[in-house]
Amino acid sequence: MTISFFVPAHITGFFSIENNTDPLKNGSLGAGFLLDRGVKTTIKDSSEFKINVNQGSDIVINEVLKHFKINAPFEITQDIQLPIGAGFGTSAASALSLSLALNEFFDFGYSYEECGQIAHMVEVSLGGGLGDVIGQTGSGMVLRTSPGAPGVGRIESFDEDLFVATKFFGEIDTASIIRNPQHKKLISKTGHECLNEFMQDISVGKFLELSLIFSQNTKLMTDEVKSLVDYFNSSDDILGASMAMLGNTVFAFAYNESAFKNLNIKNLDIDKLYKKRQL
Ligand SMILES: Nc1ncnc2c1ncn2[C@@H]1O[C@H](COP(=O)(O)OP(=O)(O)O)[C@@H](O)[C@H]1O
Ligand SMILES: CC(C)(COP(=O)(O)O)[C@@H](O)C(=O)O
Repeated sequence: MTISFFVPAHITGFFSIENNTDPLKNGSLGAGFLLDRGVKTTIKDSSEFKINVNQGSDIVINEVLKHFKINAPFEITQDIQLPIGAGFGTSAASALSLSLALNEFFDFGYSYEECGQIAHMVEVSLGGGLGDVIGQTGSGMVLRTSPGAPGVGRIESFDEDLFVATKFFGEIDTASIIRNPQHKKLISKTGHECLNEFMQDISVGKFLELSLIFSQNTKLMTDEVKSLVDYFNSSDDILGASMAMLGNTVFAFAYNESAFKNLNIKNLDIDKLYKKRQL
């Protein structure tokens, strides 16, 4: 038997850190969006236990496995379709796709939300993220209105037909930012301001405008990210651009793919905004 689960990448535009001693309530508020690429985890029968990952280590996988009691040997294959540590929420997508796949393969009988809660606990314990797992249960542009794991926090999804360009310059260690008191204070103050403004006008244009304000006011934007963001924002065909939280990565939105191709930027990846299929 072979079971595969795909979970989309989640990029945050702005957020506030909402820590709680209960890991299921520990999380973030904010807004982001999902991409058509993500992480696909496949599980199949095998005579010995095997892990194949196309990048990174088995740290996320081992943390997820601690939550499941499995005696039989099996093989895990993870296809991580975007760079790790670059603000694409790959650690959350790895954890969630693996939880869902293990649940189905071994017939544990957990609900979708319970699998999400396992992935969320793995994320917060490793410091890989706060709101990516719940965001990844949504569709299109995702607003987080109450912090925590799936079934505990709350999100709202907005489907949009958009193209997203991303350019990756390098990693940012998420844990070192979200566990640093100075960063936490500034991120949460700015994140709450952005969220309050967004609630008055929930739109793609406002999301892009506030994401840029957030990345400037939190001083998280590096020089190379800033110059590409400025270049994108100088084009009339681009709806807006900002930095992917938390990575050394630029994202930009457009209604047409040609808007990006005309700019001739090297190593630009182009995705569509992810739409959840109706079951
Ligand atoms: N399979 C994996 N998937 C995701 N992250 C991994 C994996 N293996 C190792 N890691 C580590 O987990 C951390 C992910 O960092 P994080 O900043 O949360 O990335 P992302 O923005 O992609 O979620 C990095 O330290 C990375 O080295
Ligand atoms: C921004 C971040 C805290 C981290 O995101 P990433 O680096 O992609 O894991 C995210 O989880 C969020 O809560 O908004």
